[in-house]
Amino acid sequence: HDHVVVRDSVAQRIGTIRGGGGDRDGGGDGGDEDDDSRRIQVTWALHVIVDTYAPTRTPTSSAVTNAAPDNDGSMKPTSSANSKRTYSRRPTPMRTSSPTSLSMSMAFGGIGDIATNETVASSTESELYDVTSFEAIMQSQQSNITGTTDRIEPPSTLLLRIESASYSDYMGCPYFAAGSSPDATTGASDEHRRREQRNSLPNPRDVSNAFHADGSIINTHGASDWMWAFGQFLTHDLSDVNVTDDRSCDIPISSHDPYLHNITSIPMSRSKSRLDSRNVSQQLSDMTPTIDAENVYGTTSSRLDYIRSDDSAITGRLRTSGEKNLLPKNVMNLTNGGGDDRDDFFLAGDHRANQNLPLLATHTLWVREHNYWADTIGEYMPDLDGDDIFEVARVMVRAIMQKIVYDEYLPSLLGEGSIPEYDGYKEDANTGLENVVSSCALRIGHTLVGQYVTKDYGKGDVAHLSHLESFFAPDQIETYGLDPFLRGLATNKCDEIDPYIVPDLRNHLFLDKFDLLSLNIGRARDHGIPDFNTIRESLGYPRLDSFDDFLFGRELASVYGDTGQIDCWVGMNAEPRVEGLMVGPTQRAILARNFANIRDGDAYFYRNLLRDPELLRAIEATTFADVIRRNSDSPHSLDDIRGNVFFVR
Ligand code: HEM
Repeated sequence: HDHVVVRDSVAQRIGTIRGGGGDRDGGGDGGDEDDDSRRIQVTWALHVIVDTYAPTRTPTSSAVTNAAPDNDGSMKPTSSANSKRTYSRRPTPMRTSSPTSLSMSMAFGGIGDIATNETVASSTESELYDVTSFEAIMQSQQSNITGTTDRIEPPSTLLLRIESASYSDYMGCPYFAAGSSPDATTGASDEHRRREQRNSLPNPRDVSNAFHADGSIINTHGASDWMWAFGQFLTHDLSDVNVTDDRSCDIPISSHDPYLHNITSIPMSRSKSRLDSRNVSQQLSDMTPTIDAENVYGTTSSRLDYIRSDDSAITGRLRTSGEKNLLPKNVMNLTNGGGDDRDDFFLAGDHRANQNLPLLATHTLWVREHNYWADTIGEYMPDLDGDDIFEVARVMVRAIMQKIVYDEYLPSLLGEGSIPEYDGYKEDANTGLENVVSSCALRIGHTLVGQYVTKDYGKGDVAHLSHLESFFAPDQIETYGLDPFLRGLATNKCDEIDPYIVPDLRNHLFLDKFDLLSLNIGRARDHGIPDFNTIRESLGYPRLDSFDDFLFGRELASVYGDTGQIDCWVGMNAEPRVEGLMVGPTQRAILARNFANIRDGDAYFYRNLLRDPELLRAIEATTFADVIRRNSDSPHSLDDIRGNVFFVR
């Protein structure tokens, strides 16, 4: 009886959602029936994903395996009997002349067959949720979750400003060297004092030179290179601030510079921006500020069209190339870092993919992950067309990526509990990507990068590459495949968080022309980001008024006149750490605030979108190590990767 109630309420709900109501099994025109059938099959595909995937997991390998979402979305422990039950295999759907009714009774009836009375009650909720998630996925095809399918130009998203802007002239003119004089200021307010300080800011390259070192400090928390490599990949799903061609503000280099002798300035163009109603420049990003795998699928329809394989309308797959199952080559001359016309470079969703080998390997990994899901879904759901397979696979990729960010990456970087537990979608969340995050806090990765890139072939066979050998060097991946890079990122420790950046990035970046540390400082000033102490104070922490209050007080004092001048990026990385963590309180609070907001304000965050407990459980039991292991160059060749890849020990 319960089973019939479940099925009927689902049928009713489908009717309501579709604006019809009543007898969906028997009535309606053929078109509606086909539609329902397609929708139900996609729902079923999600169930099949769980069925095929869950039994391969070791139930004890993740704490969340034994937890189930409560109706309010919170997690609560379940008995082991229950978690076993959810791993039971269901019948594979069969083709039928009346697909709607059969699929429906199988999809929703199957549960009644194996559930106890007690679990049927919760199944009622769960089945209703199925339809909700299913509906959201189908809507995503129309209104398009990522906005990729019908977008011609990349999105132009304003970066969010929370702390007030601090430009030297309020109009977006950055200040780079003592001597150049921005607008005169009147009034003796705090703002006046702050501007006075900023008018005598040190040259970014001088600050950078105060933090020169030939070696680097290895991460004392045992963090692995994945801490930066995954972070950079994540960054490239969130932020892409382009520069204008016509407004340059190159950073002057002194003729006495100890390292850069052949150039007189570091090229830097102003970021694209727009004046707001108060005539303050606000910068723009070419990405949506949500974790939605734009780095895999791109931000425009033309890119996605090519990224999908020629047979994607049947298979739902993304395009790959060569026997090694790598990214496709950019034979269409689409926008690509390193040169649009370089058809030896790979093409990914994001144009920065070839910048370095760990990043390129990570992009390739996620395309394989998409195809893993597309193949799984296609195998079990031969009736689904490729577009549906593609959509469901994309939903899985997004969900797993979000899960890894919030359950593994951010807790590893910022400490457990830094970001509040998920409490459902919040319409009023401040969802933009914060300017201070894009131009400063998230660039934390620049200090994590170590001296070299590691190729680990396993069993102690390790080789190193300099970053100069790793920049725009896709041939390395073609020769060696992914395994040595993916393993090397997990077995090699990254650097400590401090204001130091390794020489390859500080003195030799891209043809010896750039200094990433100077660019971090210059970019934050370009964006009107206030000094470190102003940001720290805005979060409720007391100012650090003495250089001795910082971890690198001597170096800071050698270049800044006052602690009120310390640039955001430098200050955050020189701030004393939260006890037991690798980050200081300001960096932690800024990143936690923004990542909580972009999660809470994302209606498509997986825990809002997919409420089926079994599907959620499968996603939550997936670790980044699982993704790496199942997408290795050959079966089981990366099984030796440890469970938490963000730490070496
Ligand atoms: C070898 C490694 C890396 C290189 C060579 C590199 C290089 C660069 C360069 C050249 C820029 C533009 C600088 C500017 O003009 O403002 C940039 C921006 C940025 N980087 Fe990195 N980066 C690396 C790793 C990372 C990592 C590991 C992270 C984070 C974990 C990161 C986060 C960012 C962010 C957030 C931006 C601003 C992006 C935007 O909005 O356009 N980077 N990086």
